[in-house]
Amino acid sequence: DYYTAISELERLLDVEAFIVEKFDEYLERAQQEQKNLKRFLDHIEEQQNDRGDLEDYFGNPLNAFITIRRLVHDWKFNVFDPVFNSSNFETYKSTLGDSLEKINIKAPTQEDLNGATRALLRLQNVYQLNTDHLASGVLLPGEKNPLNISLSASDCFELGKNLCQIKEYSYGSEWLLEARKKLHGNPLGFISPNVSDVEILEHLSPAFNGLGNLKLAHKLNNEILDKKPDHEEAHRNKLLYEGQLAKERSFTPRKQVDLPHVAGKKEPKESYKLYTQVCRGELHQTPREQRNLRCWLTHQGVPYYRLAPFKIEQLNLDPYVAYVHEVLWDSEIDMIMEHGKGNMKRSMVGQSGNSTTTEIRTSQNTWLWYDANPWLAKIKQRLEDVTGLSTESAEPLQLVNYGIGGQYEPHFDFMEDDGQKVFGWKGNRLATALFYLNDVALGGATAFPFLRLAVPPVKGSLLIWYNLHSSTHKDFRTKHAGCPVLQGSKWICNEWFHVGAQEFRRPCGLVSDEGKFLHLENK
Ligand SMILES: O=C(O)CCC(=O)C(=O)O
Ligand SMILES: [Fe+2]
Repeated sequence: DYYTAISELERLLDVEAFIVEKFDEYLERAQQEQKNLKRFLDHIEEQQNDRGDLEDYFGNPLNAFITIRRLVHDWKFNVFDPVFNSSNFETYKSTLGDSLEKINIKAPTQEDLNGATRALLRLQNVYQLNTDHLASGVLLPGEKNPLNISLSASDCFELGKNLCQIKEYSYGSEWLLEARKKLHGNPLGFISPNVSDVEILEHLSPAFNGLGNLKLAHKLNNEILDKKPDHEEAHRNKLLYEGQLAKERSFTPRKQVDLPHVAGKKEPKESYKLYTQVCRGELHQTPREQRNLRCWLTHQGVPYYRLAPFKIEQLNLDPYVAYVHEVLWDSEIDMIMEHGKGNMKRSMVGQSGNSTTTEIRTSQNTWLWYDANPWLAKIKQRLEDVTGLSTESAEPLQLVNYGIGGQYEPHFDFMEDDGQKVFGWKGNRLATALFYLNDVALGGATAFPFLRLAVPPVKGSLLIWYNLHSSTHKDFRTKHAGCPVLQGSKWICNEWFHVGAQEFRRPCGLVSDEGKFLHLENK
């Protein structure tokens, strides 16, 4: 997929640049060919004009020869061959075809376009973005549009149409209205395929019907008929709308219509609502709650770190969540990305065997095994030093890149079955260590909805938390998520420490925490 990782889109741009280059070459070649042709024709024309009296002209035997030769050779060489069996031009075309074929890239599909539509919808929903701001390329009000992107009428139309197809009539109609605005402001859309007012109305009218605004749907449907009196579907809809309107007039009071995004859709979980609020920054810890949080430098008893101590910033005490700043060198980040970039695959959710791709997690990832990548040894040692945990039972490093509006909805990192099935003696995921490999321009925080905590990515920093209580029972307060990326790309690296092999590093507590915070399990 192209919409689930920014790295994929980058590849697409590289390919596009290559295609532009190839066709530029082709065009240059074609233009050269045309120039030659034109030069020849002009030359002939000139000669014909200069010929004067024909008898005089052919009286000179040289002219006769020149004319005949011209007709035998020059026309063939300069015009007929290049145009009709233009061998070099054809060869050129076929080498162009070959080199395009060699790129062997899958073109983005309608599914990619739908994925990108859903991503924009998610961003609008989570960050409450205005359609008209977005349509003019502004992500957040007050923020200048740095890239000067602006969507065309066809872009807005495509979004609106796709949204209506998935019954998101509310945002869908807004995008279709934007398309109309743009169309009327600039009727001659260039380059992108044009869209007509009637096409927009064909989707806008049913969208308003879907929203329960029958009168407006009827009015817009009539506009279609004004423009295209023989529009069959509009005639059918006209009958339908008029029938419904007549029925409504006879039944008063009118029935309350449910908005489609409320009707027919599951009420989101409480943690999802909290997640969006935390991502927006509406929900956060109070200063009173934060007053016991500390920052400090520590060497964790490792002599080397007396010189270059770890920089700890506590973010939550119970359950424990903390940043460790400046733990990765830029060169290490580059190495990780270099090794992983070529192998990214769409991220899955669920346990191996029945895992699938879903909109819950829109990213791509790959795994970096320590055995296969000895250069990772230093990072592995650092992870042990900073956490005090053993990596004997740890998973390989997981490199993740989020795509357009990429997110990971609230989830637990631990397995339902205590990890026995997949991880055997290693047991469940005790702690998560998450490296941020870049800064994200807007959005992309790691959110803990029950802790009212949003942790923004900081390049080179590590985020650590315990998923299990000290008795190794699940701590349901650790539900967490990756907020949608609003602007920029987001690269992270996950390390999961397991329960096994920590007997002497983090001995279990003696009291069972089994029932603690059980009420959060399914929230
Ligand atoms: O992207 C994030 O910030 C969170 C990622 C995460 O929770 C995971 O990969 O399990
Ligand atoms: Fe997670």
